[in-house]
Amino acid sequence: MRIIVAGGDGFCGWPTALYLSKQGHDVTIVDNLVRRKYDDELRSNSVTPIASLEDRVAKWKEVSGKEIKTFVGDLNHYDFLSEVFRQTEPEAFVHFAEQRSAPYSMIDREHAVYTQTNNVMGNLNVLYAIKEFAPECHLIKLGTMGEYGTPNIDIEEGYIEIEHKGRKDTLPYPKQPGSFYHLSKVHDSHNIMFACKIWGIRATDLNQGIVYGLHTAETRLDPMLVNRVDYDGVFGTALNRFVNQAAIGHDITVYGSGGQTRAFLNIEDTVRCVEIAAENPADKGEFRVFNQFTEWFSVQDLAERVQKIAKEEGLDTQVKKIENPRIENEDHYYNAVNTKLRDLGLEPHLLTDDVIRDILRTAVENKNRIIEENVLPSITWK
Ligand SMILES: O=c1ccn([C@@H]2O[C@H](COP(=O)(O)OP(=O)(O)O[C@H]3O[C@H](CS(=O)(=O)O)[C@@H](O)[C@H](O)[C@H]3O)[C@@H](O)[C@H]2O)c(=O)[nH]1
Repeated sequence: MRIIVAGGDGFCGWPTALYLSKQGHDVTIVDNLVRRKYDDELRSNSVTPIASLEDRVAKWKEVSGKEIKTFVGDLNHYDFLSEVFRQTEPEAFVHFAEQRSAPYSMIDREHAVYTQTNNVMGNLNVLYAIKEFAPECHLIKLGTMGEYGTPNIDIEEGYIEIEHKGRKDTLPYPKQPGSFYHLSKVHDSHNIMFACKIWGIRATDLNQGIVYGLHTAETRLDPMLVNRVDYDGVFGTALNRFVNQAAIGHDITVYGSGGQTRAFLNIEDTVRCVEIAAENPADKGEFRVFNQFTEWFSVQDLAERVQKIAKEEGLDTQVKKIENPRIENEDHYYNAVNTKLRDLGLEPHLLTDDVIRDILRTAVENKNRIIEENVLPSITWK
């Protein structure tokens, strides 16, 4: 299958591009390399030293014999995107190419406007490009579990049947996102649903939880293929961030009470879920939603698990509750459905002690790269 992976230079996109290429798909990466520029802006870095996109794909060709084509440019430039579609004639378009940090979107007005413009308009351009150049192309869009927020009822997969004043309907599940970033994904979902309805586009919204880990079988093949790992207060996410804090003996920072519960998955499952979606395309005009996670944990439980493994590895680290820089529920109900990907064949890689140990060992190997002043949160929601 001819597959475009937009955002193929990033944390989820790079291993996905490699995995799909290994499976024999004809993969093209589209990326404007902006994730590397956010590092410059924030004076931060990946814990692992990552090669340039050019070197990465050259190395992939050397070790696998497979070619991944690249286009460096922005989805917001429609002429560029049109040319990509003309040249590649994609059968699937995997869309990771959005600003994905909630704290980054909350820095100030400029960053909120940038996040929503970049994400919402970029996605709208993709919808128009599919309509104009590849109407059969299946859009596989990365949404987020954060679109739902933390309602006091079970979270369904995209839709909920509602009975109201004696009448029944199946409606989009209510959205209560917690940042301007998460809101951008809600706006995307609405735009995609509408485009499916009016133009007959086929789309799958993958409402992904928090991704942990870094290595996949493909990124392990050579140091030049290594994936990026984020730890700072802006792009680092729960678990990977906690492990890297532990690697340098920093306190593990639990925000508020730590009762916040989130859905998680291993990066090895991210790549497989995208493959499953690609192999089982949505019907024409169908807007399908999959909840893409395998387990859920409270932030406090995760912090304690990381602390325990760190101790076994000889690292002394404390779990510290600090004032929550975000505005969010800290003690809430959480029960989310995730059967659709399982039904299509996903076999989860669950969070074992060995998985935490593996992330920790990579962090320890590279701990000299961790910039300590970036570890604490610096952005508040107020
Ligand atoms: O040091 C920390 C960092 C985070 N948290 C807490 O951990 C939870 C998750 O925060 P996060 O930074 O790990 O994840 P989040 O901001 O939700 O965003 C990440 O996870 C989302 C999936 S989800 O959480 O919405 O399901 C993706 O959409 C985003 O792209 C990705 O950056 C929050 O309650 C946060 O307050 C801590 O307690 N301590």
